[in-house]
Amino acid sequence: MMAQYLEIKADHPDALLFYRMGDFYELFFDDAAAAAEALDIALTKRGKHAGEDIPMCGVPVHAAEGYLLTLIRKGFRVAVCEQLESPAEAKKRGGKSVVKRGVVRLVTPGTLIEDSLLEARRHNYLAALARVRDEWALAWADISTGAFHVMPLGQARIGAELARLAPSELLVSEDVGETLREVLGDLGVFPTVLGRASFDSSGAEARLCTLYGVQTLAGFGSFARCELAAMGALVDYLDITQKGRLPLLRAPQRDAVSRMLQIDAATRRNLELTQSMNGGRQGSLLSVIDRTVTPGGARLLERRVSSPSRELDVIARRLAALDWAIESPQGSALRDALRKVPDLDRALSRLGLDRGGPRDLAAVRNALEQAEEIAQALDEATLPELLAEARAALRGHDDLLALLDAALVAEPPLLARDGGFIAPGYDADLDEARTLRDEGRSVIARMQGEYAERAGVSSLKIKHNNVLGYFIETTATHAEKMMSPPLNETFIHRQTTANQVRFTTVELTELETRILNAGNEALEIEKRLFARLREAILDEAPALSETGLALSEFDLALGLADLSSAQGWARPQVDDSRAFEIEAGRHPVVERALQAQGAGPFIANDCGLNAEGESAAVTLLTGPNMAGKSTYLRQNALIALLAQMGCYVPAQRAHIGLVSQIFSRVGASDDLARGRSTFMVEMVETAAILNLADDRALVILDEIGRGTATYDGLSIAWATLEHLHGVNRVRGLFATHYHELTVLAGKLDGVTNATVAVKEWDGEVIFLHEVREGAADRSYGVQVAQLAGLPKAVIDRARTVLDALEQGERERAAPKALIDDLPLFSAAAVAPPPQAGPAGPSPVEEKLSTIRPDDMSPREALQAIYELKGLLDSAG
Ligand SMILES: Nc1ncnc2c1ncn2[C@@H]1O[C@H](COP(=O)(O)OP(=O)(O)OP(=O)(O)O)[C@@H](O)[C@H]1O
Repeated sequence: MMAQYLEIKADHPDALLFYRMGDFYELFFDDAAAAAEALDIALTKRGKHAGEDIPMCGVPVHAAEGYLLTLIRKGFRVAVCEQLESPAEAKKRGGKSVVKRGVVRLVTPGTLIEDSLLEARRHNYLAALARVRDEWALAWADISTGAFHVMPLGQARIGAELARLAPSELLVSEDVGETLREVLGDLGVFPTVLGRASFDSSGAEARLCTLYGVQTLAGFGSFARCELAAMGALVDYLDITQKGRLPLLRAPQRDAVSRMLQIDAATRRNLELTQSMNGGRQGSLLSVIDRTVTPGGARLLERRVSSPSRELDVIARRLAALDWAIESPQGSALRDALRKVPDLDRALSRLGLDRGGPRDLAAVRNALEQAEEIAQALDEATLPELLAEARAALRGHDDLLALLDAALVAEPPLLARDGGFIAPGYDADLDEARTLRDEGRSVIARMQGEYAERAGVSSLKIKHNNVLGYFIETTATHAEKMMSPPLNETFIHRQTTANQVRFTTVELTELETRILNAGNEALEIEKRLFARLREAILDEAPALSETGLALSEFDLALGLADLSSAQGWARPQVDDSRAFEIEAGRHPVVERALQAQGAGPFIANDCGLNAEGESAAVTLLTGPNMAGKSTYLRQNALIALLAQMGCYVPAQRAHIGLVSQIFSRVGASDDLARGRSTFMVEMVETAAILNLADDRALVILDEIGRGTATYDGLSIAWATLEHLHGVNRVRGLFATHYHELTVLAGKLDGVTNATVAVKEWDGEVIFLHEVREGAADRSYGVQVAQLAGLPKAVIDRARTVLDALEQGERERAAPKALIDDLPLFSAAAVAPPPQAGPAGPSPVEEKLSTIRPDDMSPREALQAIYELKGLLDSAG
């Protein structure tokens, strides 16, 4: 057996080998050590190899999926090696023959299809990146849903596209892995490296033709060599991992960079589109806008959020669908029907790979039932184009639905091999076999009564186990009687255990054979019927995928409609202009957080970045720390993005001229893991914007230049702003604490100043979160530090230093002189704070403290207000 193990293992050096032995998958040697640690299970040993103990660990087959999931999440690949014959068959070949085994599947992160291993509401992409000469292409597929795409792209776009798709596995050839080492490292992607042959473009064409059963790919469009290479490598890898069973993939769809709103990796992270900064879904844009009720709808939304459109007609089609969903009185009934829709795509993919069960058949039936119900409900409705097409795709499966309806029970069991999923009355042979089997069982019950009477042992039972089959059992006290005449003529002794004696009879043995045969016959018939139903479904697989997508379209439109109505969002006007005009815009995630905390309302703010002709439009935003600058910047980027994914927006009104790219950068965040300093990261990202932004880009820069000395930072921010204005000619928002920059508003056309208002009272700041025209004159950093709880001595000293610095600046003194002028630290620490609070309570406060609102009538309250006002006036 070890020889067999080692031979199989040699073919899979980079995967853990799950070696099937009876009811367990066993792992040996280094695999065992690695798995035991990763799974936190016991490491034992079994036998010896080359004089050494063999380390071993194992997981039970019935619980294997959970362990697989843990291993895959921890970055392992697993080769599943099954027994290909029964021990009895092996024995026939000779006493010492080892059961034949072989790897039936390689489990890798990108090739999962089990519901328990996947997140229902997210895609699981396997991607392949190929280069032929200097042309690049990326292909990606989700084998759990059948989606298959390809896209030619320039090398510079690779990082951004991988960030958009976030594939769970990326295939590259060795040289590509080398070239892109840094880009992939930045994204945290550890590629799977395949041999050059996998990426061979001529072999690829043949592989794709086999996959789709066609002679030529011409029917799917014409593909460049690099696109073929990427798709071919992907299909080759599926062939290797699925051991020759290829999944159902839809015809490859070609995507083009130019059709999508471009968002690079840093911007995605920064805007927290599908993941928040801490890596989870919670707190992301996706999490607050997702009101879909089906897994397919949720995945469609994820795709839309990741890839907003750049085509006006696509955006208009989606907005029209949403308009209808908002107006439709049928919305909630339709959503109720959708709630019952199972995951059609994933059921189809499991059936395609022959790893499905009766529940997948039922999923197809249930989905089709709901699709029919929805189509009927909408028969009379006048739908916008997108949904009218979707409605048409809901129909056309009458025969299949009738077949599944007649064939399946309402709630089938998980595994086909257990039987019991075909409905009675569907197949006459099956019904007959089942009757025989079930009758046998009731005959046994009757027989038990008769035998008990005949033996005079009322506790006599007929039982069943896997070793003896059916047997008669009495307690040991009756042994003698049972084994003596006349009873021993009927009851044949089989076994004596500590407390029981077991018997059989000729009649029981005969009956058992009949029951067994009938039961096996029933199972065999069900298996055959399963295969037939599966075929019937797979024959219609492409149309069924379309139905799945149509259901998702309805789900998405209705989910977004629900969100827009509940949150008071508005329909954006998106056109070909270079306008950017938002009235009363809000940040959807921050607003939701404030609602959840029961904190005050979110203050809505306008934004006007209307670029005239060819010019730029940039707003310079100054204001205190914590005032809401970052929130304002991001909310405007998110509004543009939501509008272009075809969604309503959190604003009263929005007019957006098509945006081609969104760039969003926040000042310095550490990235020591990548071996770059804080400031270096910031500059690399700024360089990307200055090099790539075109005149339709929306650029959001939050405190650029913060990570270096004041004057260096200011100079870089200054020059960056001028370049974005004069050369890139973007629409942009620029938040900064360098108040010196605000003079640019007077000098450059299209540059304006705005500030976030605060109120200063009694040495403290009150945040109003209102964006107004004009520039802030200070940052209130010291006050914010005080709010954060810095020790009083430090705050007081900081105020003294700040005053001196500001005065020094006014008088243009050298810093050295300033330092000399400052009082010594110890002296300052005890000095009274420069802005002392009022001495004791004011008359107004004294009066207020005596008032008890609960005890007052409205009239008394009004009177009290007059008195308070009077006190204020007399003090004033
Ligand atoms: N429009 C608003 N309405 C209500 N609360 C807001 C608003 N904008 C921001 N806030 C609140 O203020 C907090 C700080 O906002 P934000 O981080 O945007 O400030 P900032 O000006 O960028 O600060 P810093 O300069 O220190 O980075 C947010 O977490 C949020 O709770």
